[in-house]
Amino acid sequence: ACTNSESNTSEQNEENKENNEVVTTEEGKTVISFWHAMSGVGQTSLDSIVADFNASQDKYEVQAEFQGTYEESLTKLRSVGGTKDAPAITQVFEVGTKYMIESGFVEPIQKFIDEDKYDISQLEGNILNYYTVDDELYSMPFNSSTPVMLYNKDAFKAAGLDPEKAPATFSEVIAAAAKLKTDDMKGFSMLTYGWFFEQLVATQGGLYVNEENGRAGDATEATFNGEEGLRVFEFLDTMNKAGTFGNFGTNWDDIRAAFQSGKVAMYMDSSAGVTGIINNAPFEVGVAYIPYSDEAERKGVVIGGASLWMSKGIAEAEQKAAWEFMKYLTTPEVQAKWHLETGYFAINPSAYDEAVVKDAWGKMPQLKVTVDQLQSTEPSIATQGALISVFPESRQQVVTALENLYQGMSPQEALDQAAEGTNRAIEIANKTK
Ligand SMILES: O=P(O)(O)OC[C@H](O)CO
Repeated sequence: ACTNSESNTSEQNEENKENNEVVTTEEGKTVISFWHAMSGVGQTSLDSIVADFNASQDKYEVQAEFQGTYEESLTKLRSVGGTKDAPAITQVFEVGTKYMIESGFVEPIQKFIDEDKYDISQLEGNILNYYTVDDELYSMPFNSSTPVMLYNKDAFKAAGLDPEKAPATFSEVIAAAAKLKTDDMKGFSMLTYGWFFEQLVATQGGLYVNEENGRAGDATEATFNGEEGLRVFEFLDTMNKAGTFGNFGTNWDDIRAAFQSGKVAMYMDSSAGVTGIINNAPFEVGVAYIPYSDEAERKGVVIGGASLWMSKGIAEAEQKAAWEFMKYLTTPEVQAKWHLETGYFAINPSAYDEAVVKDAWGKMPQLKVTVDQLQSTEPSIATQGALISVFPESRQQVVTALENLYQGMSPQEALDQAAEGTNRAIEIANKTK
């Protein structure tokens, strides 16, 4: 073992790792692992931020390690969490929040905020809301996104629609989709992924589960098969039956390729996909708020993306390194770079005042729409998002329900099956607690 200020040989480092002691570089920097699930532009941007952090000081060395998708990365963490093989920092998608809190292998970030008297109020309130449970912030927000609706402005013009005015309500989207449909192009599409369904329910003020969306206590029952969820399924069903809905499956790359190649005129994507799409589409891209039911008022969106979790039971020096890195990530300069390169929000809104952001928004005003939608969200139980330990399993249930719907099952039946499946998963999880 060696102290922070001394350097280790590689043999010593191997031994230290075995003994759960601090690993250092030849220069004596404390080395920590950071598991993440960023690929594509997200990974490129993250790697460069990590390199900048490592070069900016001489005490800590962060090693960023890609672990696959959010689901794959969480599965890997489940097998090493709480052991010496666990990374100091893990990026976990928002729906893993309750699981992580209950896992017993993380240290709440609130501890470091309090000890360091870190001014958390500088970060975006609507983002903190999601990760704050019982007045404690458990993880450090990092890559926050929400869904938006993207549309092909050229196709709008060709169909006689106003490209500067995106449809806002379900009935407006249904009508526009009918006008936009051609032999080669569908009107509207949505990735077969639970996240988009969750958002279309929440924007109407609908809750996903009982117990105040799982925030007042452990949820025992799904509520997403109520009237708000039904309206979403009916909205999709109407277009599917009219032949104006394009089903491009469960893969993000497929639906993005379909939009970019003119196979569909409107679709929902993550705000984190916006920059890449705008830069690559051979037509003008419009970005709009997600649609909402004609029978409800628009309440806004729920934070998506992921946050950073600190491991428990690792050396103090490693936690210190992880905390310093997390703070570095929240600075306006880093957040400005991250926002512009990826389309994720700046968790520190001061980043939006940076000259580079103002300049980029001038050239790509669509990026600002994503931020406006988040900042105009009304804080509520619905838009705070649900907490359930079995959320990833529930998402799978919703995927099956969407697939069944597109195959002709009735909206209510498809939804009820997903709710029952979710209830069973919740029951098992609550029993084994
Ligand atoms: O693709 P992202 O990072 O915007 O995340 C979307 C969802 O929130 C993941 O659960």
